[in-house]
Amino acid sequence: MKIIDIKLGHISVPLRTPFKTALRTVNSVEDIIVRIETDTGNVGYGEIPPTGVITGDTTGAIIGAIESHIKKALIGMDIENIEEIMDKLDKSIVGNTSAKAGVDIAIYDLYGQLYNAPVYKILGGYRKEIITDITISVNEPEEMARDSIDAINRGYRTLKIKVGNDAKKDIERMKAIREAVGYDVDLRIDANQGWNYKEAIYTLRKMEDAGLNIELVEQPVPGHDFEGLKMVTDNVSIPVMADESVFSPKDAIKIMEMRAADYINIKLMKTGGIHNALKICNIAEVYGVECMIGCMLEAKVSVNAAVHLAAAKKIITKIDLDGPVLCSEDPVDGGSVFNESKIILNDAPGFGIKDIQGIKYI
Ligand SMILES: C[C@H](N)C(=O)N[C@H](CCC(=O)O)C(=O)O
Ligand SMILES: [Mg+2]
Repeated sequence: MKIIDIKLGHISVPLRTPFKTALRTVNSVEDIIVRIETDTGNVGYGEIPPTGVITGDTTGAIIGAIESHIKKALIGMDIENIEEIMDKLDKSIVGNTSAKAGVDIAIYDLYGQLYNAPVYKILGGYRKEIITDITISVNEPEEMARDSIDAINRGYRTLKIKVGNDAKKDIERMKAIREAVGYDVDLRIDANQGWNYKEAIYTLRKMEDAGLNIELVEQPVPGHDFEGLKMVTDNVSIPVMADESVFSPKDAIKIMEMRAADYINIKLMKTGGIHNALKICNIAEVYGVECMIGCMLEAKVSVNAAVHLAAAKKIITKIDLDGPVLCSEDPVDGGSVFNESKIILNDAPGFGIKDIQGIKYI
């Protein structure tokens, strides 16, 4: 099964409500679709969100990386040589993890088709069903409390609350939400790098003192500030998760060696796809550090690939794969079934994506 072409397209999917974090506000998913064609007629799909504020990857840069570098490196290669393909993909251009992830996902889709097996079974096949949290955007405390109740009415039992744009108000936000939802619901928070380490320690201790029972805090300080992250981890009881601090397997080793965080959030767009995400899973197993699998604002093609990884790996114990349920429609035929918090895998070969509506080829 040889790669004969890599085509790129664009999809646009409106969100149910604006998605707001300490870093950005977004109204729709505007992603690049990767379609890899082979000499056997098999097609593999990938998807790439341009999340410039986190990965540095813009739409133009993603297209340029694939058209001018990745395509040249991979055309003609045989899918059965996946190790060599991933080596060439890594070396085709520095950085550009999102472009690499979209191509990596399409390659794994084809790899599963080649061996007529779903990818999650090839990678480990640990479970067939996973439960995701849902994100509550950062807004005024009362609005966030209302959004949290709505999420619970939709069946979610774990909420990921966005904070980080105003430390004092963040405490009010969490008080309003906890008061509204009670104590049967798990609340995790994500500051998206919005605090410095002193603000983080102050704010998180206030939340502890108020008995808010926070499950974990994601990326309280800037991604590059490993020492600050460790200061927070050492000085609060709420467990700390590294997100923007960990892109590569090397980052993961550094964070784990330093004991700078309690958990790692793996996202395919940061790692450059499944092949590097698997390395982080292996490192995490060695260090005994549980992982979350997360996503950017993505539709079902790439999130479905993350679902397969989550289903394959025991070390992934926390799921934040809510991209598709934040969207107002699903352009994807096939793949896992997203029934609000419950995500059920199917056993179609590869990632099981049959078709994607509304692709505008570039
Ligand atoms: C969508 C997901 N639940 C999430 O919150 N991901 C963010 C980054 C998303 C983005 O800005 O596209 C995160 O975990 O930081
Ligand atoms: Mg995060």
